[in-house]
Order: sequence, then C-alpha cells, then structure tokens
Amino acid sequence: MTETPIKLLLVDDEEDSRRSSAKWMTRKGHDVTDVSNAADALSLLERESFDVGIFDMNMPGMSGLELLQRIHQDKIDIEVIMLTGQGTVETAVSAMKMGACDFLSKPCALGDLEHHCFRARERHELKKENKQLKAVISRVRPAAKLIGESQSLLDVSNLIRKVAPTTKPVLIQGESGTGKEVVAQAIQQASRVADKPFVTVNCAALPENLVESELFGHQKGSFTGATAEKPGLFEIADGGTLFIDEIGELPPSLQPKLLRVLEDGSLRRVGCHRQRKVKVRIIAATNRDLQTEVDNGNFREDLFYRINVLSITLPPLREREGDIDRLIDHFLPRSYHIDDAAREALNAYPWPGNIRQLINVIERATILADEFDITPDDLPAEIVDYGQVPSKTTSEALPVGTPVVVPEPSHPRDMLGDTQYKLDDIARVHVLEVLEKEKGNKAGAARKLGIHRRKLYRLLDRFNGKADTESSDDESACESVL
Ligand SMILES: Nc1ncnc2c1ncn2[C@@H]1O[C@H](COP(=O)(O)OP(=O)(O)OP(=O)(O)O)[C@@H](O)[C@H]1O
Repeated sequence: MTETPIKLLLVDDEEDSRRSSAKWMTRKGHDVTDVSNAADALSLLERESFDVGIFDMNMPGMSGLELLQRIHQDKIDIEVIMLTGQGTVETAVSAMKMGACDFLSKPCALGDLEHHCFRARERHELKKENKQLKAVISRVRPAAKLIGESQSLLDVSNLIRKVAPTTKPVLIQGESGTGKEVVAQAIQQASRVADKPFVTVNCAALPENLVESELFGHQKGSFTGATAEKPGLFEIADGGTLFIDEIGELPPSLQPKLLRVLEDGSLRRVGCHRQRKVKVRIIAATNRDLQTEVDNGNFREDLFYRINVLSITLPPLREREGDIDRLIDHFLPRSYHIDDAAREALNAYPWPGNIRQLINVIERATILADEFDITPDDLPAEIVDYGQVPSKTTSEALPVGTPVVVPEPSHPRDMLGDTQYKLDDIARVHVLEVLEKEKGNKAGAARKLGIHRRKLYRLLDRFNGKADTESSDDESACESVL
C-alpha cells in the first residue's frame, strides 16, 4: 500500500460481515477497530479520533442513522459511510442529509469498500485543511525578509539554514524587537513543512485563563463562555509549525501539558477525555533568560531541555555592525532623503527597542519631514541628544571641577572649524542672524535659509526651548528668540 493507512471504525451487528471486512482492511495495512453496536462506537469516539467510520444502517438499539445524528450533534470529526442490506433511495438521501459522505449496499466488494474509504479519508483531510487555512489566514502576517549583513546576522542566517530542515524544536532568544518572529518565519519557510500552516501564539498577550483553551482547545460547556467546541492552536497547526512567542510567560500549570505534546504529540482539549495526536513543529521565542527562569523555579527544567534542543540567539541591533544603515535604506521610502547628521544620530543611538523601534522612528520622521528631507529635527530628542558631549565643558582633558566657559560667538563664521561647538549651536546662531537681517520676517528668513516656514518655526521652538521648554507651532512661541 502506497497511501498512508486509514484509521477506520467499523460498526455492524452482523458479526461475519464485520469481521471479514475488518480482517481484509487490516491486511491491507489500515488501522481498524470494529464494534458490534452504536453505544460502544460512541464511547470509543469520545476517547479516540478516526478518519472514517463505516456504519451499518440497521442495528438493534441505536441505529446507524441515529449514531450518525449523534456524531453530527456532538461535532465529532469523522467521515461516515453508511452501509445497508436494503438500500432505498429515501434512506440514502436521509443519510446524506445527516452528513454521511457515502452510501453503500451490502454485500459490498471489499476492494470497492477500500476505494470508498480512501475517498472519504480524502474528504476528511480536505475539510481539515480548509479549517486550518481559515484559521491560519487570519493569523499569519506577511513574511519579512531579514535585512542586514553584519557578521552576527550572517551567523544567524547560517543557523537558520541548518536547523530549518529538521523537525526538532527551536528556541529563539533575544531582546524585544530583534526579529525573533521574523527568524521563526524564515525557519518555517525553509523547512519541509513550508506549505503547511504556520500558526503563532503569544503567551504574554493572552489572559492566563485562556492560554490553555487557546493552545489545546476546549469542549463545549467545559467552562463559562465555552458555548461551542473549539480546536486549539496545536490542532490547527497539525502537520505544520506552531510559533509560541514569549514562552517564558507560559503559566507553570500548563508547562506539563506542553511537555507532553512535545514528547509524544498527544493532547486533550479542556473538558474532554478524548486523547488526540498531533504532529507539530514547535518554534519558541523568549526575551527572558530562560535558564535564569529555570534556576528561579519559574520554568520547568525538563521543558527547557525539550525546547532548547536547537537554539538561536539574536544579537541586539547595537551589536550589528553596519546594519542600522542597511535597515534605514530598506525602510525609508525611496522618495525620502536622510541627511548625514540624522544618519549619524541614528547610528550612535543604542536602540533598546531594537529594529521595531528603528522602524517606528523612521516612520515618524517621514511624517514630520519637510518635503522629503529627513534631518535631526525630525528625530525624537532622546535620539538626537544621545551621546552629544556638551562640548568643552565636559572635556576629559580638564581636571574635575575646573570651571570652563565656552565663549558665546556672535557670528557662525567665528564658530566654523572650531570643534568645541555642536552643530545645533552653529545652526542657532546662523538662523537667528538670518532672521535678524530679514527684520523678523519669518517667511523671508525661511526662504533665505532654504527651508520650509514650518521648519523654521520648529527650529525656533527648539532653540527657544533651551531657555523656555514650552513648545508649540504657534508663531508667538517663536517671538521670544528674537
Ligand atoms: N532583520 C530584520 N530585517 C527586517 N525587518 C526586521 C528584522 N528584524 C526585525 N524586523 C522587523 O522588526 C519588527 C519586530 O520584529 P519581531 O516582531 O520579529 O521582533 P521580536 O524579537 O519577535 O519582538 P518581541 O520579542 O517584542 O515579540 C517587525 O516589524 C519585523 O518585521
């Protein structure tokens, strides 16, 4: 048999026909369970999952049709083929209406029976895939490319290539915003299950009481609010990849349940006794130091070893030599230009929020920029001010406590070439000088300076802020600089 075996449930009170069918299908390599009545079938279906059920229509006690009805009511996931000795069009129609996928008359050639079982299983798989896709479509984000050519990022890319083809769990560690989810997507895309679902869950974003049902699913009525049965993300990701973000936040009570799935793929929905099997590749991420969490008793050691088989540590952005410029060029729309001073400020900043923060700063700058030119004015003050040594006043050459006075120049010409002045100081003197020459006419001054009038207001606000922190777009706020 080249096809994968079918997990089959045969329900028929006629012992001879049931046994011979079961024997034949087992010989063909399928995984067959046979029972003689509907009640036994139901209790079995509560504990185990099957691909296909073959139900005899006429059985003493609960009939095949009633069994089908119960399956429909309880939303049990199985494709059913009805079998009958006295097949009529009416009975076939009512069985199909109740959700049977096929209807066969007895006696049925065993080869035909197997053929119909394959068709039913195919339908079962398609339905499952459809469900997975619907759930996954709302969850996936478009895959992002890993931008950067620093040695540390190249090392990460190498590791991704090596770990992707295995089925082992991967643990991705790194500060917030370093790209752990992007790396998880890259691993999935380079894996053997790239065409299968990629489902993500963030343990920190879910209320603690919902994490279990989100991950493992729940049975209808298992808790207040469980109005319908729901498969968990493990089931939705079956055959594919589950990305568990912020795994360090997984409540200790759920850690054994996760360990179990990692060990043998088995799980139970909340409020359900039936054990299910899934085949899911786990990629976990954390910005906590999981080893410390283990040492502090917050994270199970056995689970840590299970997920830490292959691990990737993402370096923070400040340690990726040259990547800031590459990321700026990638995320800054083509129509924009960034000047050297702004670029320098971005390169000097330590980026505690890493790439996510850099992207936000670039987006903000494109909104604030006059025309399409990004200057330090368009960056947040903490970035522009970061690392700016307040000129000679803090010169290392001077003994601590020595009072140093930087002379207040009257003209920017006097300041040029003198490295004790900050760019801002020169700009301030120059702007005020031009404004003075224009007799306070801001439109004229802006024209002379080659900048937009709004930008002049902002500059004046900023210069003014050195003495007066109040800032506004209002012209009157600028008057005090004059
Ligand atoms: N190397 C990279 N190239 C391009 N974009 C990147 C890169 N790394 C991260 N990003 C982008 O930065 C943002 C943050 O990345 P991501 O969500 O993967 O970070 P994270 O480490 O998972 O953060 P958190 O720990 O907060 O969940 C996303 O918009 C992502 O697309």
